Amino acid sequence: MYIGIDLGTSGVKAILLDEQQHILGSHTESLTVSRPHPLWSEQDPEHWWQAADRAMLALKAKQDLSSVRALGLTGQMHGATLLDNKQQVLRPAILWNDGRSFAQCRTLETAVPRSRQITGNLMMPGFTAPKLCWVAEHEPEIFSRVDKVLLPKDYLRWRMTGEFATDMSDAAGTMWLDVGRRDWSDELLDACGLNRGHMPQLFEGNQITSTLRPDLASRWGMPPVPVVAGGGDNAAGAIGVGLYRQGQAMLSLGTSGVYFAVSDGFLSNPEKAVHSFCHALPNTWHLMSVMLSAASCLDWAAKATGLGSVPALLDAAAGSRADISPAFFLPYLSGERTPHNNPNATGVFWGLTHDHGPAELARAVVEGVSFGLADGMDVLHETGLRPDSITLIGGGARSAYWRQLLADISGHQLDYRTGGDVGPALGAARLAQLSCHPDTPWSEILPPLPLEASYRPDKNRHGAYLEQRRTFRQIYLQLTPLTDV
Ligand SMILES: Nc1ncnc2c1ncn2[C@@H]1O[C@H](COP(=O)(O)OP(=O)(O)O)[C@@H](O)[C@H]1O
Ligand SMILES: O=C(CO)[C@@H](O)[C@H](O)COP(=O)(O)O
Repeated sequence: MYIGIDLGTSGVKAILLDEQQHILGSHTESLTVSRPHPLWSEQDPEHWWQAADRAMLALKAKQDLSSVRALGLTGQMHGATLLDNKQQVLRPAILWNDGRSFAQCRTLETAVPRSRQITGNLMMPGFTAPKLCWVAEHEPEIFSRVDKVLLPKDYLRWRMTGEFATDMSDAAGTMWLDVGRRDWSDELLDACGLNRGHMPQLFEGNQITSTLRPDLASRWGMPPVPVVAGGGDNAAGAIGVGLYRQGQAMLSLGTSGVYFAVSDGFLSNPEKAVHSFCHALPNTWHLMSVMLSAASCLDWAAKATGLGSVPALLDAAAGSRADISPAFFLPYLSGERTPHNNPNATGVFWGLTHDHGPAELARAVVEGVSFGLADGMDVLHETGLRPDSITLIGGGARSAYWRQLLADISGHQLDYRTGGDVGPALGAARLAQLSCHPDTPWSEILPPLPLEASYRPDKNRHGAYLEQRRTFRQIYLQLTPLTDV
């Protein structure tokens, strides 16, 4: 059996997988995000650890874990977790959706003019390197004590094993990795006042980094098993649904919205804020477009409209009036990465009349998030990478109405697979299983999940939505001068 642990933004999930890949048990412990200032987003790493420990104890209470052979880790990407030389956490971790370091991004790109070639990416505030530059500028006393910089899941690894290690897919999201060469970039580290000594050791996602501490192994009722490198949550989510070959893609409808496409070489489109990262297996890469607030806009709107829950909001949207002019919603509740790279972008309702009630607002929100996702898909395709299949994953994909709407708006066929909502924890467990079977072909351990339904775009609705998407983009462009950037 194999364990996968996913340190998500909203909670830590632990799953138990058997050799035939049946999910025997799973448990999630919730986490909250602290937003002490506008644009800031932080969590206390100690809360991650306590939630992971509680999730493992809950799993042990439900299942016999004595036959576990390996454990894989995944989690929210880009978070800056700073330790001093006594391995004490120096400040709350600065998360992936924190927008405070926009100025430092510009400074870093000026200091390292080759940064886009080295990393394949535009420097964006969610990434780790500009956050360290912000700490150096605003909290110099803390910066002077930084001994190790860890990504969220690798902080859990350190607590579990005492080793400092990471995997290539998560390391790529720091902006200190030479993504084509799969090695740290001394040039980028130096520009941030850091060196390789501050970094964890690099591994491929299916490699073993270390062994579970014996005291934890007995606390969790399992042998002191190998801990596998794993991957950033999107790369692990892709491994979970069986995506590791060029041509395969997925659209993930979680807190963030991610369009992820596998490539067998290093490609990039930094100007449009497309992310170019290593995948979680050797010699594979991926591109992704990241929308900072996707399904989380639905949670917000369910409360704001009084409709109550996300399923109720989606039902209302499906039944909204079609005989009136549509209302528009810009879904930038926490700024945006792809395609705008604008931490100051905000949510907007536009085009309201007396005809619009909660159901029409609900529809505007679901359509607005879908327009944003379709924009992200288009700019990723500008790299020339054209996937031949796209799988829907994440909590939002539970809605059949939203699945069809996304097909109509994007103009692409979208596949829904059984088990796709398990998410990155499944990929982490599959990477753990791969580490125990080094001679088995990847295709045997990473089959695509069974297809449940395919959603084809309706030609007429797609045409009408193309028109509306032009208006959606115009609203953003016209309003941008009113924001700070
Ligand atoms: N029945 C449902 N239909 C559509 N969306 C849903 C449903 N239930 C939950 N969601 C959405 O799923 C999101 C959570 O998805 P998940 O993939 O678990 O997110 P994350 O891992 O990013 O925290 C919530 O923000 C919520 O809007
Ligand atoms: O920043 C990114 C990817 O670049 C996010 O995808 C985070 O990795 C976390 O997302 P959730 O899984 O919590 O939505």
